[in-house]
Order: sequence, then structure tokens, then C-alpha cells
Amino acid sequence: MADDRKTIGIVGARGHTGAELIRLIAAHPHLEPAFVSSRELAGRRVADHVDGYAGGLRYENLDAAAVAAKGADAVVLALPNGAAAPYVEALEAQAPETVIVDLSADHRFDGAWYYGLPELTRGRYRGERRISNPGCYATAIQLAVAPLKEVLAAPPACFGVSGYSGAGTTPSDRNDPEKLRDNLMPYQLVGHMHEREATRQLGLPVEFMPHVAPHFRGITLTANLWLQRPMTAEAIKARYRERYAGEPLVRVVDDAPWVSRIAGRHHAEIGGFAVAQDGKRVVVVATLDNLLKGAATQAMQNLNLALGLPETEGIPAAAEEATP
Ligand SMILES: NC(=O)C1=CN([C@@H]2O[C@H](COP(=O)(O)OP(=O)(O)OC[C@H]3O[C@@H](n4cnc5c(N)ncnc54)[C@H](OP(=O)(O)O)[C@@H]3O)[C@@H](O)[C@H]2O)C=CC1
Ligand SMILES: CC(=O)N[C@@H](CCC(=O)OP(=O)(O)O)C(=O)O
Repeated sequence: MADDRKTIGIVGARGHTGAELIRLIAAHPHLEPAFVSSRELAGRRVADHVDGYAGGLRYENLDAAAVAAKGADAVVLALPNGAAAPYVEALEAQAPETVIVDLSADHRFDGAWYYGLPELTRGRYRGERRISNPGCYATAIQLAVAPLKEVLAAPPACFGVSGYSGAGTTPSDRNDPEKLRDNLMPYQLVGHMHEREATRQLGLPVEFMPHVAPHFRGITLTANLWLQRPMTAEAIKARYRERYAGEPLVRVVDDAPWVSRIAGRHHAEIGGFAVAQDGKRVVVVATLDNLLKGAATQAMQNLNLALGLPETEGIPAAAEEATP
């Protein structure tokens, strides 16, 4: 094992996003797991629970003080919303230099934390060691809307459909395969957290209507955008290509992307660009894997940034996925 490796701890490692992070960290050339914490799986071998991981790591049940005592270079909090506070407090008190990446929504509205959607916010990064990872739909909304935000005439209306892994592992209607069978489940049609998050980050009001579908992973986000002045599809597409040129994890495509093709992939795709006859209404479609670009891959970009590593280090195939 090379000496220059940074150590990463994961709290909430049993969950869907925790498992993705374990895979990414284990395969990363300059990172290694410091610990993976789960109350339910404590003592069990990670290799028995995470496909693609063959190391000898075991889950541990660590409370906040025990997490801080581990002395990891970075800790990722992959916990449900509302659970981060004791871990942040213990790390602040015992190991303040530790980088913390919070996957939950607990710090997305906290100006003291860097909001890490790298393609849109990396220019604002000032060496913060407290990083809030964006929500999955909120990532898709912002990537889909940002290139046109200066020329919009009305709030973007965003129709989102998520695979049910987006609802985590705590049983609910939204991750119950029986209730989802042959179904599309609308929920929280106004005031969803990601509506507020995208509104705050884009600096314009966003309307968001989420739905959950029977597939396991992947989000389709269809954004209806009204323009101040008519534009052609080609001009709009050119704007997106320019905005995301050289971004290995955002690919601008011609056709509306399909969610079935994004599952398991680390990048987001944006396409469609259907323009109404008067040239003033355009529909843009974005897809991403909610567990990857919507969570773990984005967390890896943020970890790399905070630890002084190239932003896409350890993210498979990032180099081949750049927008031409
Ligand atoms: N799923 C997704 O697509 C996305 C999720 N997120 C966010 O990431 C976070 C993790 O999501 P996800 O992996 O889906 O969640 P899961 O429900 O799959 O996992 C949650 C994890 O937290 C642990 N846990 C639950 N409650 C507590 C608690 N009170 N104290 C300590 N540990 C606890 C669980 O393990 P154990 O009970 O064994 O300790 C489990 O490992 C959430 O905040 C979610 O909103 C963000 C973007 C996308
Ligand atoms: C299908 C489903 O239920 N999805 C989740 C989004 C998951 C996510 O990104 O949530 P956080 O903002 O809590 O991190 C939801 O709508 O709450």
C-alpha cells in the first residue's frame, strides 16, 4: 500500500450510496477506506454485501466520538436527513482538519458549507473542508437549466422521474417494488426539498414535480423552459456544448437521453432540445444515475478536490465520457 494514500471513512455504509462509495474508494489509486460504519451490519464482511469489493474490510458500529477518533483524512456522511449533527460536532471537536462530505440535505442551505456541484460551483471553492453534496434531482435540474438561466422568461417547470433506489433503504411506498409495479408514483408535487435547493443555487424560482418509477436506479428530468427571445435548436445546443465543453462527467447529446442507458454510468447526459414553433419554448431532458452522479460520483469529485487530487481521479471512464 502506497504511503501517500488518503484515508476515507463512511458513516451509513450499509446504504445504497454507501455501497457505491465503497466500490469507488476501494478502486481509487490514492484513497483507501479507513472504516465503514453500519449499526445493522457491524462485524460483517463488506465483501459479502458489496459486489465488486473483494478486500478484507468489515463494517463497524461507530458512534460519533468513535468516528472522530479514527483520524481519517475525510469522512463521508451517507446518513438519512437529520442525522449528521452529532458526527459533525464530534469531528469539529476532536479532529477539525478532517474533510467532511455530507450526502444528506442537512447542510445544503448552510452558507458556511461549500455546495459541491463541481461543473457549476468549483469556481467558488475556497479550500473548505465542509462540503455539502447536492441532491440527485437537484443535480439534474441545475445541469439542465444552468446554460439557459440568463435568457429565461419564466420559472423552469421540471418533471422528474426517479428509480426507487432514490428513496433509500428505509421501507416506504416509494421503495416498495410491489406498490411500484406497473405504476408511476407522484409525490411532493410542490415544495420538494430539491425544488428549494435548485431555486437557491440557480438564483431563480424552479418548479419541480417528482415521481418514482419501478426501475431501480436512474433519473429522467424533463425541463420545460420559456425563453425571452426565440432561439433555434442549434443555437441552444451550441450553448450547452460550450457550457459543458471539456467536462468529463456531463455529456451533451442530440436526442433526449434514456434512463436505461445511464444506469451504472458516472456521467450525466443532456439532450432533446425540442423547440416549439415560435422558438420561445424549449424542452431539455437530463438523465443521471441518482446513486452515482446524483450522489457517490459527485462525492468522489468533491473528495478529490478537497484532498488536492485531480477531480475525476478514480472515477471509471471519466476521460472517455467528455463532451466532444
Ligand atoms: N439514494 C439516492 O439516490 C441519494 C441519496 N442521497 C442522500 O444520501 C444519504 C444516504 O442515502 P441512501 O444511501 O440512499 O440511504 P440508505 O437508507 O440506503 O442508507 C442510510 C444509511 O444510514 C444508516 N443509518 C440510518 N439511520 C441512522 C442513524 N440515525 N444513525 C446512524 N446511521 C444511520 C444506515 O445503516 P445502519 O442502519 O445499518 O446503521 C444506512 O447505512 C441520504 O441523506 C440521502 O438523502 C443523496 C443523493 C441521492
Ligand atoms: C425517489 C425518492 O424518494 N427520492 C428522494 C431523493 C433522494 C435524494 O437525493 O435526497 P436528499 O435530498 O434527501 O439527499 C426524495 O425525493 O426524497
